[in-house]
Amino acid sequence: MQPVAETPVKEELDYVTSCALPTPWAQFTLHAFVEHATGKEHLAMVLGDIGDGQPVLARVHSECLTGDVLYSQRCDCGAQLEGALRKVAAEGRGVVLYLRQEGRGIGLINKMRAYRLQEAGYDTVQANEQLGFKADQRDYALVEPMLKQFNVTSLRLMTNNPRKIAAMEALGVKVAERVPLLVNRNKFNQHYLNTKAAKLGHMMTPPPPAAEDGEL
Ligand SMILES: Nc1nc2c(ncn2[C@@H]2O[C@H](COP(=O)(O)OP(=O)(O)OP(=O)(O)O)[C@@H](O)[C@H]2O)c(=O)[nH]1
Ligand SMILES: [Zn+2]
Repeated sequence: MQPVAETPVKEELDYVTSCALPTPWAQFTLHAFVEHATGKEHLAMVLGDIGDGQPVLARVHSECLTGDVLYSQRCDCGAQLEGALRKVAAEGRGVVLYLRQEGRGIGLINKMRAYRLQEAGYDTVQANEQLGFKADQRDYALVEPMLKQFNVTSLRLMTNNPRKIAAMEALGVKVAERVPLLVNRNKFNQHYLNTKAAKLGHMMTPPPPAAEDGEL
């Protein structure tokens, strides 16, 4: 386990503690931060020596309880989280930040309301707007101080989202490389993934083939 000083890194959040976290793919170290404004617990799963100055394989994952925990097939979140952990494990080095901004920042209950609207014919963007939210309410400001805790300034970022890359660069976090993360296209999330590509700019064309077990 890497020694990490248990000291606050910036005003917006405190670094709190860490523990070993064995997963099916590797034994990560789980680090916890607490955001002052909300009390939310944001997490970093770290493997290997990421503070050596070289770009770090990384995922900046937004919480999706339904996809990450409850196996929902409405989105690709759970498969992306697993895919990212597998890739980090395969390289033996990297970090997965788990940010508690559920439902692109609108929360679980509102995401469920958005799903109901989607069942009535709205797409994922229209449903958010119908509820009075922007298509994407996320804020990545905590990423920079979280990475700073580990002396990480440059990422090989696993994402299909160009706005996430732009957000990192606006924070002063260098994205040395984009690593595509195309997983779990199924009959339930086809429309959702197509809308992400068409309206949110996700880099997912041409459509990836259905992922095989173990394929990332
Ligand atoms: N409001 C809303 N949020 C959703 C919906 N489906 C998934 N989410 C949330 O969207 C977030 C994941 O965002 P995505 O746009 O799928 O992916 P991304 O992280 O921006 O992009 P990638 O890095 O390529 O995965 C999580 O917080 C999910 O809870 C939906 O239909 N409505
Ligand atoms: Zn999801």
